[in-house]
Amino acid sequence: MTDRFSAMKLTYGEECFKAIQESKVLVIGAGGIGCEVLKNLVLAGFINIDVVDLDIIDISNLNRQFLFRMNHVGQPKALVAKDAVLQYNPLANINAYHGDVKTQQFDLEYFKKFNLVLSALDNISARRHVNRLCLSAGLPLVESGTAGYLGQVTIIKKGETECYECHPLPVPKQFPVCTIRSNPSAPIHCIVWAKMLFGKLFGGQKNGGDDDTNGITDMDNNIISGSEENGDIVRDEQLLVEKEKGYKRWVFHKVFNTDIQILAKMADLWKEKQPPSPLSLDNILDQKEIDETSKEGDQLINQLKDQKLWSFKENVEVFLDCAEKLKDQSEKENGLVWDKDDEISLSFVCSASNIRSQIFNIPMKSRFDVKSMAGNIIPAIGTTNAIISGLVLTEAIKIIGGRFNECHSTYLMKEPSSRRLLIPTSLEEPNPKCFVCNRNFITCKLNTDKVTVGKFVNEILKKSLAVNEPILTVGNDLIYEGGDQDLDKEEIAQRKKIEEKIMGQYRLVNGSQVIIEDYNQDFKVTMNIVHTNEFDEDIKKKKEEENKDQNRAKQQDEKKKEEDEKWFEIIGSTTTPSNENKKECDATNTNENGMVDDDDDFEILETPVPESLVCKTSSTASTNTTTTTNTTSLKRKYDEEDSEISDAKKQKSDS
Ligand SMILES: Nc1ncnc2c1ncn2[C@@H]1O[C@H](COP(=O)(O)OP(=O)(O)OP(=O)(O)O)[C@@H](O)[C@H]1O
Ligand SMILES: [Zn+2]
Repeated sequence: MTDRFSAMKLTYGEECFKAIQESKVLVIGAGGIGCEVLKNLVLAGFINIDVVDLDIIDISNLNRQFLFRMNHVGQPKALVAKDAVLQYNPLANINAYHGDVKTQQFDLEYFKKFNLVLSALDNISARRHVNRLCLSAGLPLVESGTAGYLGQVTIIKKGETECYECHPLPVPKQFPVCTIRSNPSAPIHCIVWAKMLFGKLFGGQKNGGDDDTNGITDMDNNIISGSEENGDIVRDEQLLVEKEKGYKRWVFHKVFNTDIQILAKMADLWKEKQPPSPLSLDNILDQKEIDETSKEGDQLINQLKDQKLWSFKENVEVFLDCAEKLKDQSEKENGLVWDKDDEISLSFVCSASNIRSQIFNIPMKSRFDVKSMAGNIIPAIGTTNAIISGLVLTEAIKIIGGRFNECHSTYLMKEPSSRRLLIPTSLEEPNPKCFVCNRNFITCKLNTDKVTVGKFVNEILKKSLAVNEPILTVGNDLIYEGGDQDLDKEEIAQRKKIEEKIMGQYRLVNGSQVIIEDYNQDFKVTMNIVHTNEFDEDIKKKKEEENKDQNRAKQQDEKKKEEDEKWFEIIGSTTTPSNENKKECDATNTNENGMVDDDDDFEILETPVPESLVCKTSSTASTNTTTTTNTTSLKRKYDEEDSEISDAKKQKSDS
């Protein structure tokens, strides 16, 4: 007798089908790939499925995340996806969770319930977390991702294959900080600057809650040049006048007048081009056209079609309106995260970048252009997701059917190579030097007389090593506890005090061996601390050189710049060796909050991903940026006859 799964049984055999029905599968991410994967699993006969996704459905998801409809916009992806796939097989037992896989709810015990994990994520940080949990639980993990026409599926299994962190992860495409802050020459530089401004003004606690990065505090300062010591302070009294008139005028004056005055004073920058001219808001508002277009911001935003280039005055008007609205929203929500799909946030970045472009004689851009450049959108292609998800299912069935030795990584190319679009490669062995899957020792070189415990924890352990809730032990003493879960107020206050201490004054001295653990990730690594002054020397030298020929006004930027210098090095980490990517002193990328962040998946590419290259990618990259770095030869072991393919490069990239 035939049933709906008879084809499956015929193809894979009764035994394999039984294993499929008995297996428990965890799908992480219900976006572009996740929707396809869920549908494939249910149609193939998988019954026991958990799905986790932290997001709600956005209108922009509907073109490819086909389980979702217009009436689902605003609802949690995981829950809607569950209901949708139940229609394919109402007998399936699906648990859907609207949550972040990095939280304690999805701990090692939770992972251990499954036979297989399928990751359909879109960011490195969550992927690293899932990688660690799967290694700890001994669970096979199918990693997948797409970027435009490119895609990849690979399998990770403890002790048998390389893990997600065995090799260096993408280093984001960066722009020199000085170009962004002082000397933009292309629209993209102004867009990156505008995103940074968004983060500074409205990021609040979501910017890390660090007062140092709070642009509003900075803005209280009306000194535009000089120093107290030298007694040559120049003040911009107008800034205080504007402050009296309200927030939006104050912000406008600070970023488009005071700051521009500072830049204009840097003679060296303007030897070969026209210096920027500070803007006067009153002059702009007095212009006739403003009266003609004096509509409320909301109306204006709605009426102007995305593709229309706003006039300069329209940009100013939109900027003022959005600044006010975003400030209110930020206060209510304790900080905002920049979201290209949020009308007001996008309009703010678009208008701010256009105003800056005008100041520096750079062409302005439409909101449509800004949206794609701010996210360097590689359109997500439903077909790519479908192909990759099909491969995810194929690999899943091999694993569940006990044919792990037949698994391989597969790359989807844009152009056929020897009439093939799909390039299978055999799985790589684990990297013996990997600090994650081989628990190799690592060494951290930094100035222990200068760096605080807080900076060490936040920048090195959390950002660079992706340890979410670090617990530090030296000898037998627990010296720092990262997570907030079990701590009371007093303990949290105590921790804050510890974070303010200099490392060297708190057991983290030259020669200390510190054990770093994250119970949630079941992660453990031993780190040797090595004190060095070498990075300070580098920084000092650079400063001396710069000071020789640059105006003193530029010194105001020094503190910020110092943060971008290389100040530590990790030896032995396979993924994030140091903040070395900032070696050229002045490179930056911004996160979705607009803040500088080097462990982030949201980067801006000046040029698109070379299409001839195969990607080790993230999940769908429709709206986010994709970056490419770190190309390593893709050794084609599976099929040796094609020399073209063996030259192909694989890239780890994320969107
Ligand atoms: N830490 C996490 N925990 C749970 N789900 C996550 C986590 N990080 C990302 N995701 C989910 O992974 C999915 C990735 O899918 P996809 O790349 O299609 O993203 P998207 O946000 O739907 O689309 P786009 O970014 O193109 O607008 C998203 O639905 C996202 O919510
Ligand atoms: Zn590894």
